[in-house]
Amino acid sequence: MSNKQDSKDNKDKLRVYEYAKSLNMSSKEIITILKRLNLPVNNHMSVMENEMVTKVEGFFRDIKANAAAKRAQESGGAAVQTATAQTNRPKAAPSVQETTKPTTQDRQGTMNSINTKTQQPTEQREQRQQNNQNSRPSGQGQGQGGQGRPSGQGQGQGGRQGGQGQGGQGRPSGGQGYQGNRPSGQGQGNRPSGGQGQGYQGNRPAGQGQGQGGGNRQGGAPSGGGNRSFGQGGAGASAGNRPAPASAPAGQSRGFDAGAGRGQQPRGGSEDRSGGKNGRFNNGGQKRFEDGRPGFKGGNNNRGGKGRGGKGQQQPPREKIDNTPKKIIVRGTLTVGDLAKLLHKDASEVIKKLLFLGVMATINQEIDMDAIMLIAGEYGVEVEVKIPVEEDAFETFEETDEAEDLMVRPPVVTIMGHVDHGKTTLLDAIRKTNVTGGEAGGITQHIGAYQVEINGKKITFLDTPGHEAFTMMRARGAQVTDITIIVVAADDGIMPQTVEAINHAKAAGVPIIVAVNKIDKPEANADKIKQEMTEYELVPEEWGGDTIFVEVSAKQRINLEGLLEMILLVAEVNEFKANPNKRARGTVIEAELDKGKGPVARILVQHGTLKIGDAFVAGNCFGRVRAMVNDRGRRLKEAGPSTPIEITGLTEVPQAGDPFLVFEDERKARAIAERRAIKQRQSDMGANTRVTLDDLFNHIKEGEIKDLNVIIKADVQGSAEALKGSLAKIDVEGVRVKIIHTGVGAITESDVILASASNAIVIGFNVRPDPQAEATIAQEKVDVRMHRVIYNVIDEIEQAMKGMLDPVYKEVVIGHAEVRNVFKVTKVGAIAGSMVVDGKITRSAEARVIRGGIVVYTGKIDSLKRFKDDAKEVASGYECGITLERFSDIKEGDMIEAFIMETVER
Ligand SMILES: Nc1nc2c(ncn2[C@@H]2O[C@H](COP(=O)(O)OP(=O)(O)OP(=O)(O)O)[C@@H](O)[C@H]2O)c(=O)[nH]1
Repeated sequence: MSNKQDSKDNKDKLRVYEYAKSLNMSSKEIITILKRLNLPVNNHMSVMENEMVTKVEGFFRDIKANAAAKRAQESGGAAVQTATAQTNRPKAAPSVQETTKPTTQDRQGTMNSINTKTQQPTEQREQRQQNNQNSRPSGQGQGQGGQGRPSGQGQGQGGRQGGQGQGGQGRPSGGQGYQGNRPSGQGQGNRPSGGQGQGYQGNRPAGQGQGQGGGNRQGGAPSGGGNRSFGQGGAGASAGNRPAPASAPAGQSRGFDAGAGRGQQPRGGSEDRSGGKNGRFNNGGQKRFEDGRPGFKGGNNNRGGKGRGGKGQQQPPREKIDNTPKKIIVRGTLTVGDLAKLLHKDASEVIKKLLFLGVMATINQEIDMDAIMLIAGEYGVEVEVKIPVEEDAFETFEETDEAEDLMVRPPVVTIMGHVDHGKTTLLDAIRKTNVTGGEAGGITQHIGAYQVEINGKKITFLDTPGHEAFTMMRARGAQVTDITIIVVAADDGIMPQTVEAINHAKAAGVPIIVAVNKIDKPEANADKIKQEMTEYELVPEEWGGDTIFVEVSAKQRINLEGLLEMILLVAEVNEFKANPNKRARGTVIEAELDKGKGPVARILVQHGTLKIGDAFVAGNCFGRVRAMVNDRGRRLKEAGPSTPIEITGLTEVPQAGDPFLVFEDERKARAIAERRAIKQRQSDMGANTRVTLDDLFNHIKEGEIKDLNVIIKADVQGSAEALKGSLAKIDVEGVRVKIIHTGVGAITESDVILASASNAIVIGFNVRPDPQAEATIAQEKVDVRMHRVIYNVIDEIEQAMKGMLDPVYKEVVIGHAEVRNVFKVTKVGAIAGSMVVDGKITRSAEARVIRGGIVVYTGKIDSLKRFKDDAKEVASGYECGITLERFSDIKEGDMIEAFIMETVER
C-alpha cells in the first residue's frame, strides 16, 4: 500500500525538468533561477515544491513588473492605458493567479496540471477552433495585419496556425481570429475557468500589457493604425469585429494582448504551429513567456514588433536572463538544431543568423565547423573543437606538437651490412666505448637496443644488426631508425647484402653513414670501397658528395669516437626532436615470455615519457608498466624519447614492431587491445578468402587449391619467424601451407577460436596452451601440436599435407589372355574361354577387351574360372574361363588385358 502511495506521490511530484518543459525552458535555466532565488535544487530531477513554483513565478512576475514599470515611465499615455488594461484585467480574468502570473499559457498549463489538471485543453481546443473559424472569414484584420508586417507575420502564425487563433493573426485574419476569439475571451472573462484568452492576457501583465495597450488603443481609436503590427492587426480586427472595442476594455486588452503577443514574437510562428498541432493555446503562452524572458527572445520580440510596424511604440529593452554558455565543446559537424541547443538558443534564431551569413539551412541540416565558429562568435561563445580520433588504430595518428614543445632527442641508429663485415663487433665495440657516467661496470643487458653517450649527447643503437630486422619493423609500419650505418669491410668490398642494405635504407629514406671497417687489416683499401660506393650514389664528401664515410676498426677500436661524432653531426643536421611532455608512444623492439617475469617487452620510447604505472596498449596486448629497466639493468621510474627499456606488466606477449601507446587507464587500454585483436583476427580471416588480381591467375591455374592453415605460437619471435620461413618452403604438389597467425607466448583461447574458425591447426613451439585454451581445444576439437624441434614440425606438417592429397593411382597391366572360344550360357552370358598368354589374370582385376588394336570394353572381371572352379588368379600358360561385367559381345581372337590401379607414393 505504502509503496503504491509512494509511487503515486512520486508521480505527482513536479520535477525541475517537467516544470522547465512546461515553460518551454531548459532545466538549466530553471535551475539557474532557483539557485538565484536561493532555493534548494540539485539537478533536473529535483522536485519542485509548490512553494518553489510560486517563487519562480514571482520571479518572472517581478521581472515583468519591473519591465512594465520602466516602460510605463518611458511612455506616458500608453502606460496609463496599460494600467487601465491591467486594472481591468482582474475583472475580466477570473483568477488572480492568471492575472498576476507573468508566465505563459504553458505555465498555466502546468499550474493547471498541478492544481487542477482540468478541462482546459479541451476548452482551449474548442476555443481555438472557434478562433480559427472566426478568424478566417474576416478580411479586415488581414488587410491590416498584412500591412503591419511585411511578409513575415502572416506567415508564422497566421498561415498555419490560423488554427490556433493566433495564427489567425498571422494571417490578417489573425487579428480577427483572435478577436473572433475574443468573444470567447470575453466569454471567458465570464467564466473563470475559461480563460485562455484571459489567461493569456492575464499573463501578459506588464510588458505585453503595455504593448498591447498601445496596440489596442490604436485599434480602438479611429485612426486604428496599429502601431504594433500584430497588436494592431489584432486591434484592427477586433475593432472591426467588435463594434465597441473601447467599451470592452478588458476584452480589448486581451484581444490586444494576444495580438501583441504574437506580434512581438516573430518566433511565435513556429511555436504557434506546434501549439496548433496540440490544439492548445500553449503557443500563445510560450510566446508570451518568451516576451517575459527578454533575455531570451527579447531581440526577436523587438524586431518582431518593428516588423509589424510598431512605429510609435518602441519597446524598451527588456531585462535579460542570459543563459548563453561561455564555451561550447564541438566534436565535428553539428546540425543546426544541435548547435542551437548547445548555444541555448532557438533553432530559428540560429537559422536566421545563418541566413545573414549567407547560409540557408534547415534545423536538421548539418553545418560545418566554420559556420559553427561564426555563429558561436555571434553570441560571443568560445568554441572548443575536439575531433574524435580513431583510438583503436592509434598507430595511424599522432598528436601534433607545438614547435616550442619539441626537444632534441637522441638519434636511433641501426647497423646494417654484409655477413662478417663486422656489424656485431662494431655494435659491441661501441657499447663498450662509451658508458654513461656512473654506470661504468654496470651489467649490460640485452634489451634490443642500448644507449651510449659522447660529448654529453646520447645515441641509441638498435641491437639487431641487419636489414631483415630493419625491414620487418618497417613492414609492420614501425619507423624506428633515424640513421643507418652501412658497414663494409675494407678488405672485402661491396657484397650482395651490402647492396640490399643500401637499398633498404634508401627505401626507408633514412640517412646513411658508411663505416669502412677492418681498417686495421693490412689489405684494407678504403678508397676502393669509396669508389665502389659511388655506384650506389653514395659519394664521399671529400669527393664532392654528401655521404659521410668513417674509417674504423671495430676489432681494434680505432676511430669509434669519430663514427659517433659523425652520427651526432647527422642527427644535428636532421634535427631529430620529440615532445617529452606527453603520454608515451613507441615501438616494441622485441618481446618474449620470460619464465620468471612473465611477458616482457623491449620498447623504444619515441615520443612522450613513459612512467611506472602507465596503462598502455602494445599491438593487441595491454598492460600497466610494473617495472622498467634500461640497457644497463638499472631500474627507471620514467623513460623519455629515444630511450630503450624493458618493461614488465603486460598480460600477453606483443610482437616486434608493434606500436605502443599509453592510455589514461587500464580499462580503456584493455578495451582498445581487445578491439584491435578482434580486428586483426577478422582481417586475418578475411585474408584467407581474399583473392587479389595478382593471385587470381595462380588460383585459376591451381584449380582447386588446398590450403593447410597454420597458427604458430612460439616462445620467442625468432623461433616463430624461423618456423614460418621453413613451413613456407614445404613443397607438396597441390597443397600449400598458409600461416594465418604467428605469435609469441602461450596458446590462448583466441588462437584456438581462430583455428576453429579457419579450420587451422595450431603449432606450439616450446609453449603450451593456457587453461582456458585447453578447454576450448577440447570443445572445438582443434588439432594442436606441441613441438620442441623445428625439424619435427616440418616433418609432421609435410606428412599431414601428403595425407591431404587425393590419392594418385597408376594403372599396372598384370597380364593378357587371348580369347580362344566363346560359350554363350543362358543367364550367364558369354564366357570367354581364354589362354593366359602373359602375366596373370586375377579375379579382382579390371579388364579391357582389345579387338584389332581397339579397346572395345573396359570394366571389371565378373568371374574367373579354372575349369568349373572359381579361381583367384590364373597364371600365364593356363586356360581359363572369363566373364566380364555387363559385357557379352566377346569374340574369338579378342585380347583381354587385365590391369590393376596402384596408389602412387608421393
Ligand atoms: N681485423 C678485424 N677484424 C674484424 C673487425 N671487425 C670485425 N672483425 C672480425 O670479423 C668477423 C666477423 O665479425 P662480426 O662482427 O661477427 O660480423 P657480422 O657482420 O656481425 O657478421 P654476421 O653476424 O654473420 O652478419 C669476426 O671474426 C670479427 O672478429 C675489424 O675491425 N678488424
